Amino acid sequence: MLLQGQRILITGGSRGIGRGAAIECAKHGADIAINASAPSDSVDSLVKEIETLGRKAVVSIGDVADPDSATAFIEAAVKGLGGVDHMVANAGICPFHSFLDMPVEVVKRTVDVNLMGTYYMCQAAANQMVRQGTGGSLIAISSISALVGGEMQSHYTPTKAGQHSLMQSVAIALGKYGIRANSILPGTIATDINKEDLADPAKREYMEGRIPLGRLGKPEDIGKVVVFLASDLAGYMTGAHVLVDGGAFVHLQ
Ligand SMILES: NC(=O)C1=CN([C@@H]2O[C@H](COP(=O)(O)OP(=O)(O)OC[C@H]3O[C@@H](n4cnc5c(N)ncnc54)[C@H](OP(=O)(O)O)[C@@H]3O)[C@@H](O)[C@H]2O)C=CC1
Ligand SMILES: C[C@H](O)[C@@H]1OC(=O)[C@H](O)[C@@H]1O
Repeated sequence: MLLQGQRILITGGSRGIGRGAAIECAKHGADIAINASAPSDSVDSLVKEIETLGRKAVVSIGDVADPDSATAFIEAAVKGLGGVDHMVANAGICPFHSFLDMPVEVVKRTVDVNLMGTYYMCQAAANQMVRQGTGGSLIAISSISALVGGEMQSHYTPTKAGQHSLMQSVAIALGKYGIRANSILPGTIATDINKEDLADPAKREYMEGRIPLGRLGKPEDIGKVVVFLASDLAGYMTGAHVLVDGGAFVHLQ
């Protein structure tokens, strides 16, 4: 048990990587607060799964692009769990689109959800941690896309680089409070975000062929690294990024 009694907040926890992180953290003894954009059966089943593991679960519904959702999420966690020890800024979107005809509203929405959502959530969580005076950590789910481009992702990859940069700056700002800030850079993880893109067998085969470990990632592959970064095992890590991609990044030829 690496996270016994820790209170971990996860945005976009209903599905995919956020859900995987919630379950891995609960398995390690953490109580979990989940932000989701809307109520759903998926959120309800996650709450049951966390409670079956013997941990508390709190849900806060809100759009991460709205700064008020961050305040509401912290209030819900303080009320339901008694405080905040870690924030996992995970909620994100990637509406694949070509560059030359990218609609302005798609760019703005992607930046608002992925980057601004991370900013508001981490700022609100850090203020609560400072009030508590007990330290803590921030973990941004950035991406391998912080380091490389994507033809249909000109609006998305800058948000992932931005999250990574944000963690570097807040690591400096928050070190004096004992608050660490790190980012995880997942490679290709099979979730709803890329279901349609990877439905093309040729694309899927190409992506799998680029991964030395021979398979796409699973949400729990990232959840386990969230556990590590939140735990005391990573107590001297801040401003760092951890690439979790099965080796895809280094596989040039
Ligand atoms: N899958 C991959 O290959 C990779 C993913 N990532 C990053 O991981 C993160 C999670 O993605 P993944 O699990 O794959 O995708 P999913 O589409 O499976 O899940 C996305 C999650 O984000 C939530 N979400 C989206 N928009 C909002 C919003 N405005 N407010 C609150 N919640 C929101 C969704 O909630 P709801 O169900 O309520 O809509 C959902 O829980 C993203 O930041 C993504 O960029 C990074 C690298 C690779
Ligand atoms: C959604 C994509 O499949 C996925 O998102 C990322 O951040 C990865 O780099 C992949 O492109």
